[in-house]
Amino acid sequence: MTRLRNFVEIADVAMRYGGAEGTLALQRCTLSVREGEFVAVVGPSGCGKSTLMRLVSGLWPASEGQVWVAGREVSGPVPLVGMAFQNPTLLPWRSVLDNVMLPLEVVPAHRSRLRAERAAYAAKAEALLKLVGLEGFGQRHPHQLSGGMQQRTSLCRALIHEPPLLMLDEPFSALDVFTREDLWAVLQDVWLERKPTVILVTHDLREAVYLADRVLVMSARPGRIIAERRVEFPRPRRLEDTYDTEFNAVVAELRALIARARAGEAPDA
Ligand SMILES: Nc1ncnc2c1ncn2[C@@H]1O[C@H](COP(=O)(O)OP(=O)(O)OP(=O)(O)O)[C@@H](O)[C@H]1O
Repeated sequence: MTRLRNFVEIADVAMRYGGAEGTLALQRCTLSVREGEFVAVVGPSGCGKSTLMRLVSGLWPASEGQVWVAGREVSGPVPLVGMAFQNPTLLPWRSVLDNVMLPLEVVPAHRSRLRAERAAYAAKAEALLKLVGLEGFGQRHPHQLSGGMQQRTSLCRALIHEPPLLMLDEPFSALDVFTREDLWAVLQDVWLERKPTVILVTHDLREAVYLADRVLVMSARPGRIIAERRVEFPRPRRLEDTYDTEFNAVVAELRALIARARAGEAPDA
């Protein structure tokens, strides 16, 4: 069955871990994301944000409800997704370049061309490494990189196959503030250039407002979307914009929504 209205659609989803008596992570969770839209998801700790990401990526099946990506109901790992997480999870025995190229060996459309066009793909990986400030590090191994450099590598790995959907689960949260802000700018550039659909989970409201077209706020667990805030600041956004009064008013609004969600209040209560 196919249906293409939004690029991602989650309809009335529930997710319970560990059987009938287990943890109810999500309940009555509904959201949609348009093709090419950049959406950030924020909410109280443990409200089910990572669970939502797993369902959209097809890494876990929903207990109830439906998840659609690119017009198809998700029933297993979604191949057109690029993912990056808080923990970069690089393969320690592979060079930085070979880590970046890993998705090309996994995604069928690229796998068949990789052998013939390896040099071209390697050049593309090098170009991405340059974009994130890792020029010349392709032959190093992960243990020779700092945490921030590993996270940059993981971002390149998420982008190498030019996935139409990017799922980013707190990819910058373990980084120092300067590296984090550098990578916001890199991510914004990539998004402006290629316009993938992006879902970014973050605890950092400045990050959410700087990067997203729309910020979705989740309730406390069991998580569902309880509010959304459009962010209409012009692009490209600049880091200095994040200190503007208007920008900070949006951040404060989101902070208040999350505080109410943590206290178990609905936003319109
Ligand atoms: N594999 C699992 N098995 C059992 N329970 C799980 C599993 N993964 C998550 N949970 C539970 O589901 C709930 C939601 O977890 P999830 O990681 O999705 O929340 P989160 O919003 O991403 O959390 P955080 O803000 O701390 O990153 C939590 O209560 C968590 O303990």
